[in-house]
Amino acid sequence: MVGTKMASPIPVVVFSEECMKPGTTSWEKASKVIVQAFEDHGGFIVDHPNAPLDLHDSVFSVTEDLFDLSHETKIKNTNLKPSHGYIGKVPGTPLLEGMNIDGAEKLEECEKFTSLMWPSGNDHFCKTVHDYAKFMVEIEKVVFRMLCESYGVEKCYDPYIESCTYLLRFLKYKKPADNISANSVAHTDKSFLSYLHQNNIKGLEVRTKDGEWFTLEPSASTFMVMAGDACVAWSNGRIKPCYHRVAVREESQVRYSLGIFSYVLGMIETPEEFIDEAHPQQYKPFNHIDFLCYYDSSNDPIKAQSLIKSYCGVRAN
Ligand SMILES: O=C(O)CCC(=O)C(=O)O
Ligand SMILES: [Fe+2]
Repeated sequence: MVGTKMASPIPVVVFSEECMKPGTTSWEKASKVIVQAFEDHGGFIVDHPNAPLDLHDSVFSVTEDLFDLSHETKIKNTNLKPSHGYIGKVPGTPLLEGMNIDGAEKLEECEKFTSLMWPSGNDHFCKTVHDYAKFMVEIEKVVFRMLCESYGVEKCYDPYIESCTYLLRFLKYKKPADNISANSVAHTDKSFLSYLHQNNIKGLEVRTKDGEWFTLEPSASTFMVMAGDACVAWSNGRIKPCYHRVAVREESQVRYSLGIFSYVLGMIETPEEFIDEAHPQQYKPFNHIDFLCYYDSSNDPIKAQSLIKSYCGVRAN
């Protein structure tokens, strides 16, 4: 069976057990759909029938506990990297609040975060968020392996996985009131790949290759996988950045979402396999975190639409 559903404009790939095993027919078929979806829309939807539903329920339940903490506690979530700590009262989106665990794939980072938020301990929170991050990292390994195999750059797989770190972001969009919006500006992510999961309130909208905004239906077993600016540069522009926004239209509802963002610690370089006469090199090697800092300090009014070209693009003569 082909593990894909094509009714949605953004392809939905069913990550069955077989599909996640390299070398199987389902793996090959899913790889083709995924690569095409990245090249067309900058991403695709995973439907994971075997995703542990109790993990989904518990991670959203502990997310609510986290946002219920006092403001004084939440602002202890600090980080020198931009958008890696507490996010609140952002001009334009005053109803949006975010918290971040940098390196959530590592148990010690989850423990550090937990003890900052709950000095007397909260093992349930720590275990839940760490299990969730580990689960998403396994998905990332499948997705990136499929990309590497499809493009004939298997050599990139190990160095990437070894140098990657994952930011786990918790987001809360408070109930929109009258003329105050809970919505985010349309943007591309600065990550390499991003994984977005929403609770039962929809809001995430993705721009398709035809320029239409597509609203994702929330469900416990599905999430959106998106290419960030770093992946676009790595692939020499073969992969498109996923342009997306959040529009919470259901009044009187609070929306929670979770994002996992992969970041490379170090340099990102376009493999030579992506470069030839028809596809001259478009991006110079760049440091991923330096790019994030450049983005953060930029005053470019259209920076949300991607600054990777102005950061490390090769200029045409
Ligand atoms: O809340 C969402 O679904 C999307 C969040 C997002 O786009 C981001 O944090 O970059
Ligand atoms: Fe985003």
